[in-house]
Amino acid sequence: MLTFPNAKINIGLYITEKRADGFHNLSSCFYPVGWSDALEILPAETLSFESTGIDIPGDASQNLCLKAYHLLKKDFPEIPPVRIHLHKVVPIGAGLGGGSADCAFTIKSLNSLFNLGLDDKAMQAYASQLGSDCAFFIENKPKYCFGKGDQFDEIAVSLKGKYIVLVNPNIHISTAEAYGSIKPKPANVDLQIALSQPLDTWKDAILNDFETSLTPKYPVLQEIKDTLYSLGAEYACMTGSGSTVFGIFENTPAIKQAFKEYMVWQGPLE
Ligand SMILES: C[C@@](CO)(OP(=O)(O)O)[C@H](O)COP(=O)(O)OP(=O)(O)OC[C@H]1O[C@@H](n2ccc(N)nc2=O)[C@H](O)[C@@H]1O
Ligand SMILES: Nc1ncnc2c1ncn2[C@@H]1O[C@H](COP(=O)(O)OP(=O)(O)O)[C@@H](O)[C@H]1O
Repeated sequence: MLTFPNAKINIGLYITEKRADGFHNLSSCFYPVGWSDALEILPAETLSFESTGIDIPGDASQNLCLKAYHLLKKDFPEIPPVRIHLHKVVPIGAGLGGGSADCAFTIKSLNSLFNLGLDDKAMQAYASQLGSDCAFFIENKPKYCFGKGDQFDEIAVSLKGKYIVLVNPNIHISTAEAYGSIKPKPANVDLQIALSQPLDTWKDAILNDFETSLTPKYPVLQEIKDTLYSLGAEYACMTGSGSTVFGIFENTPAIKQAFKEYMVWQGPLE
């Protein structure tokens, strides 16, 4: 089975408090975008994992695809060995949730391939054991997210017909490190209300707390954001714990010369 695990962006990200378990509660809108990996899972004689494309740091045995396989195999011993081939395209440590998407799509593929009968709720419960962002990619639809990022509400926001540009300045920011350098505080805006307002009101109203804390150390984040606005973005912001910055446009912008030295993806929003 071949699937294309896609990235997400955070539109607004408020880190509101530190929890007793060491994690943080947040308030955010998670929105799927088209930048995707390719993931093939086939029944095989023995279990194997290989990846091509962008190098994934760390040991292959720690890959979230394999972790997802082993987690399901514990409860469903009838799952046979599989061959997993991940072609990695989405930048890593980039605030795009690429590893989390691979994890969720592995769970969904195994569920379909081997008729495990898991509904979305059950798959979300497995996914959230492997990472705070993973459960979102089971439904993979725009959501208001809270808790650790693993609880969801419907949200009245649609960017269908708009156009997104994602710019990654090749800086790897560790999620744990980013959380470590932030001071949680209650959000000074009701994100669900702010997102229901017209797009041209978002610029000054909807923020990412990580952008505020990381920009002094990485001024390039502000430079990219300014360039996106100068190219006509209606809204621009860093996603997740960085380092990717996105711009939302009414129409396809001419960006070719602007970000020559960076990894860039652009396409329509669904
Ligand atoms: C910041 C966000 C926002 O969407 O996105 P990314 O930048 O990773 O894409 C997420 O909260 C990232 O979620 P995820 O990448 O799944 O994190 P996990 O693997 O669960 O945790 C990595 C580390 O981040 C910290 N962490 C993560 C989530 C959370 N709600 N509170 C935390 O404090 C913890 O130190 C944890 O050890
Ligand atoms: N399939 C995978 N793709 C990317 N990273 C993975 C994967 N499996 C495990 N990881 C680990 O997860 C970390 C970052 O995950 P990723 O989701 O790409 O970044 P972010 O949390 O910034 O969105 C990396 O340090 C990497 O070692």
